[in-house]
Amino acid sequence: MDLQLAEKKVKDLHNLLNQYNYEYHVLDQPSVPDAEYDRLMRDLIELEEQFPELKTEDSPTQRVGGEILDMFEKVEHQSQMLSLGNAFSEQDLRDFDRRVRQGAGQNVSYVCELKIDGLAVSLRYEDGLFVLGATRGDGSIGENITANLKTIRSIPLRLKESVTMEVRGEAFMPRSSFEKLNKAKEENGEEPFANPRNAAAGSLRQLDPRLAAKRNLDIFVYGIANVGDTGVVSHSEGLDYLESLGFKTNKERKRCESIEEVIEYVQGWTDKRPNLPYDIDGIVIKVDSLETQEQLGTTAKSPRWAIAYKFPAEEVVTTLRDIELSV
Ligand SMILES: CC(C)(C)c1nc(N2CCN(c3ncccn3)CC2)c2cc(C(N)=O)c(N)nc2n1
Repeated sequence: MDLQLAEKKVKDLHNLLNQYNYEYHVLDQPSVPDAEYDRLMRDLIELEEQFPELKTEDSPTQRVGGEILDMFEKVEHQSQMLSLGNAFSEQDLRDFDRRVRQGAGQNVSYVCELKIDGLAVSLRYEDGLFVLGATRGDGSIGENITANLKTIRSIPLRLKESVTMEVRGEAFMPRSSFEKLNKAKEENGEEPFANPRNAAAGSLRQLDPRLAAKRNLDIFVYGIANVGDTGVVSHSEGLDYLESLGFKTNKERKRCESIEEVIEYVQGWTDKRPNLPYDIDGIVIKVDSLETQEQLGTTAKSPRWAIAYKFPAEEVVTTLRDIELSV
């Protein structure tokens, strides 16, 4: 086969493998059996071995890097990753709503999002290419964990448009993966992780990307750092835009026209939490209009236009029998 034909075949394989990966890991609706995906992947690996000049860093074969790092570099976020103020009761939510409406001088709409209990990360794309992934760190300086984040299949290595942007999201470990991992750890006499958040953090802190790749991590993106550059006018439109680029967002989000609707949403999810395949520790409530977000601004640490409602910590009901058994 000559180079020109090989180039065309490589391009076709990239497109097919990226589409199938998107259907499986982002839409959760695969259109071909795994065997077909694996066959195409083997074809691409072979072509890249035959024509090394055709192996690019955004190739589907490059998700799991080879080299083991000896440490993580520090990286500065383009814009600070803010914290979130907390609400612990309905009254706290009504107080938040009153402050927001006073600051805005009008009624506002909100977007409610499940607060995924993982760890916040930042993903930088240049001309559509995933170039840098970092932990939140202290909000300004994080750690470069690009190699580990590339192993998360729902993170696109190349976007559907060649845009330059910084995206924020929560990386997490699904509960089923957490249980499987802890079972394996216990069988090896290793200390199990206390919860999926620690397991996700521990996995993203692996210096060998091949270990991170085995931990079946996932991500939901929840914001665009430089959202002003994109032309969207609301947070919900921003999330739709991220979906159109190929990102995975959490589909349980809901636009609420009033704090009453927000309170209903929060109450609804308080009981439904155990049915989710991942842990959540609350609900994040955000003013939808970007103009109003701008008007309300931020304190030194967190936005005035968002708040995190935290679920009461699950009281662990220890029956007398458990105590007897534990002594
Ligand atoms: C962009 C804003 C600030 C509004 C924002 N900030 C968030 N977080 C900040 C505090 N974070 C944090 N993490 C560690 C230490 C201190 N703060 C963890 C992320 C969000 C987290 C989630 C989620 N988990 O599902 C979400 N759907 N939306 C968020 N939105």
